Amino acid sequence: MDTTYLSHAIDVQDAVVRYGDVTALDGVDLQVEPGQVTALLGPNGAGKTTLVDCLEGFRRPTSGTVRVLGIDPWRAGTRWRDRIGVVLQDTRMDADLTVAEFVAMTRGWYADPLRADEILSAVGLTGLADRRVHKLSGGERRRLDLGLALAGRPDLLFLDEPTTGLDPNARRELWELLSGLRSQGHTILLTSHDMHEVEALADQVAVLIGGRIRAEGTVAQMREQSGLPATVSFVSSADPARITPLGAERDERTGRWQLRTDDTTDTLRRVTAALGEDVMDVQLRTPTFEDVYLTLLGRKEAHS
Ligand SMILES: Nc1ncnc2c1ncn2[C@@H]1O[C@H](COP(=O)(O)OP(=O)(O)OP(=O)(O)O)[C@@H](O)[C@H]1O
Repeated sequence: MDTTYLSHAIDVQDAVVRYGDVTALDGVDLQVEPGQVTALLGPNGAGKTTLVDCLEGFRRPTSGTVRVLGIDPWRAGTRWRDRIGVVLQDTRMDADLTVAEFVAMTRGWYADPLRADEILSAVGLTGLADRRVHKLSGGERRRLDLGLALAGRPDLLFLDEPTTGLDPNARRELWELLSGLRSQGHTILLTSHDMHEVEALADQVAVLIGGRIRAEGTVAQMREQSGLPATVSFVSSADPARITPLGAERDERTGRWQLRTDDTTDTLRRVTAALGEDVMDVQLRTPTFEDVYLTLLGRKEAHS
């Protein structure tokens, strides 16, 4: 793998993009380390596509600096482009070609591509080399997209919502494939609206809201920073007068008692000490990353 970029694989400083009156990026700072999977999140219209377009060299920022693999993408030449792999959400392919023909055509664009069999086996399509592209399933198509993006041995991969529209099985298969690429040292920047995907794949998360990065860190750090409590719930036939002083509330729909807490061990101890054996079906729910993300969006919108 080429390591001519020494520190950041992606380094964006104070990037601004204006479309007439619309400020799509409003001073973005973002650093991505080599060998990591970074997820770029944000609600619709937050500026993700605009930022990724700048990183891929398709758009020039109004001001600020963008460096990808140490180079300004807007001025970069074909040698730089060969080091970048891009998987768009909806690639247009001439559907009359077979998988093998597509792979051969794509290999032709690069000076030192992977062998065709390496590409097919990397994405689990070896058995489908002779199938016409229009006969592939959605999951197989996405795997082909990924294989084509790998053809030029890229140092950096951009994935736009890689598993949108896939069934749960195909989605998991693609996650496994992407985890494998990460362990081989590929640097990946992905956009996603799927928080399970982000949890499964991302080393780092950057949240873009209103054209600015408003939160960054690992999933664990962001969960910690959110301060969202866990919920302990249980069933009990004890007199409510013994339960409500614990701070528990009854969910009228399920009949379960619920307690929000930062310290689940202490809460469970207090509940069992107060109610003895009259505590059944205890369940513990920790906040999901989706809860964390939605809370973050709510807070930022409330303050913007
Ligand atoms: N070519 C353009 N001309 C004018 N405004 C634009 C243009 N492209 C994007 N915008 C605006 O810039 C803002 C950011 O758009 P962008 O497509 O980058 O967001 P996004 O985060 O990718 O959204 P989504 O998740 O919906 O794809 C939006 O307000 C959008 O309407």
